[in-house]
Amino acid sequence: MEDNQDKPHAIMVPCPFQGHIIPFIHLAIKLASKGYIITFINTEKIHHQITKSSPYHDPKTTQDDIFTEARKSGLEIHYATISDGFPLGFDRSLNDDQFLHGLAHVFSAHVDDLFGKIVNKDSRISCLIADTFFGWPSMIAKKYNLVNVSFWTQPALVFTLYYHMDLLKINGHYDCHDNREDAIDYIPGVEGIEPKDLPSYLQAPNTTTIERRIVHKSVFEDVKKADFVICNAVEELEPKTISALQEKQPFYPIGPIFALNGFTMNTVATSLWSESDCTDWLQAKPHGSVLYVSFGSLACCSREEVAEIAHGLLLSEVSFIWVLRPDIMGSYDNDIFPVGFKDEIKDRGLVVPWSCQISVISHPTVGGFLTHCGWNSVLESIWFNVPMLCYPVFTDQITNRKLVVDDWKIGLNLCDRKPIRRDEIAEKINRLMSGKSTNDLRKNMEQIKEKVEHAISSVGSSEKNFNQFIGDLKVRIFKVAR
Ligand SMILES: O=c1ccn([C@@H]2O[C@H](COP(=O)(O)OP(=O)(O)O[C@H]3O[C@H](CO)[C@@H](O)[C@H](O)[C@H]3O)[C@@H](O)[C@H]2O)c(=O)[nH]1
Repeated sequence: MEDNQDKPHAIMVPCPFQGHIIPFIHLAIKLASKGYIITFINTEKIHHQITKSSPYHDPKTTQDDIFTEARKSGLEIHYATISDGFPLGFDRSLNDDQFLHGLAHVFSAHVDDLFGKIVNKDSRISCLIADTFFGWPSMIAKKYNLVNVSFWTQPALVFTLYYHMDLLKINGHYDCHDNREDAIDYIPGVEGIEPKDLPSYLQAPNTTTIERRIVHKSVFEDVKKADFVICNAVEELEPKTISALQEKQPFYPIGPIFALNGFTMNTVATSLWSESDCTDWLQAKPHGSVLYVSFGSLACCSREEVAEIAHGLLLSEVSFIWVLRPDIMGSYDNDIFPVGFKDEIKDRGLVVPWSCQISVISHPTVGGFLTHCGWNSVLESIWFNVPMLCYPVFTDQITNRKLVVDDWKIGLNLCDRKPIRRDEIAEKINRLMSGKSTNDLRKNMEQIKEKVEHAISSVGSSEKNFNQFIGDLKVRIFKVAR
């Protein structure tokens, strides 16, 4: 039997955002169930927010952390917290530029400090699994003699576009002010992509974009120094892109990494906000009749967009659950809906600040998802066979839309022209929820789902890639330790 001394021990550090923490937690559980010892690091703010929102957390027991129950079932997952450089009361959502600046330039000093305490105390720690969005992993891995694994939480297509920023630059598609429309056909493994489908940070700049583009540039210089890259993507869905990346670096598509069994969902808290229970409301609706509307944890909409969507939902006459975060407009504004909206929707619509998305979209009464195309939402929608109406806002969401609508044909665009208009929204909602379009989308969805299901089966590509990754990692750890 494997002695505890021989077990590989990895430290995992996710970016402190909901869409990154969720796949990191599922990856930690998966690695621990394959015999890894994990030390999982959350920022103090994230720890505070998750435990405050969690129905599992007992505020009387201060020793509790999100993995307490997982440990009881035999998984060896330790937990530590770290400052992100800002006080707990600082509003990271409303001051996102300042927060991102701090993360890019100050956070690494806190990481260094913590690693100094943890790694120097436990010589068995041999590996770092950090979010690709950090710019410091190669420096920390070198300093503490750790194998450097980068975890990418978006599709391979988005990874390769950032990875090849130099090619975009040479060809004039990077920082491009002149609204080029010619297809980008020189990225290895990418057949052709229009400039409008690049992640927002690679498109023509506004002031916020410039800073974020610089961050992405340094991040992608750093990831080239990683020993391994693992990605929450599926080989069969992006085969050419992935095999071209594998020629550059050890790159393992192991997705989708999410709660497929009740274990993680019921024992490990992952939500940053309290989840409203929508089950009773859903229960009373006919099969496939409800549209779920959510823009994830970061995307913001203007007052006009919220108003048009509200009117579009009214006009569509479809039942809906709308997750509307209190900070959705980039401020906390109580007066968010058009006059009379709540009276008019009555029991036809349910508006909540946050939900358990997996429980909602897996419910048989849900028949469509109006989504911002966050990558986790796309994967979850595929898994539960829910066709999408796509309204990408920023970052990878723009490119994810192309995969969903143009390549896989499992979703529709919400509006083909901006700004969005209520009558067009209502028409698209009806097209998604009933009629010929929905049958075509569902047929395509079944084929995509089949590929994903096979990928994570015991003989599928994601499972094989995962096992290959942990085998290669062990060899590397052994080499580094000698
Ligand atoms: O009411 C809700 C809304 C969302 N979720 C969950 O929260 C996650 C949201 O992730 P995602 O759909 O990827 O959206 P974001 O939170 O916006 O994720 C960020 O991180 C993703 C991964 O890097 C990127 O793809 C996105 O563009 C980026 O905004 C998903 O697992 C959802 O199931 C809930 O549980 N309840």
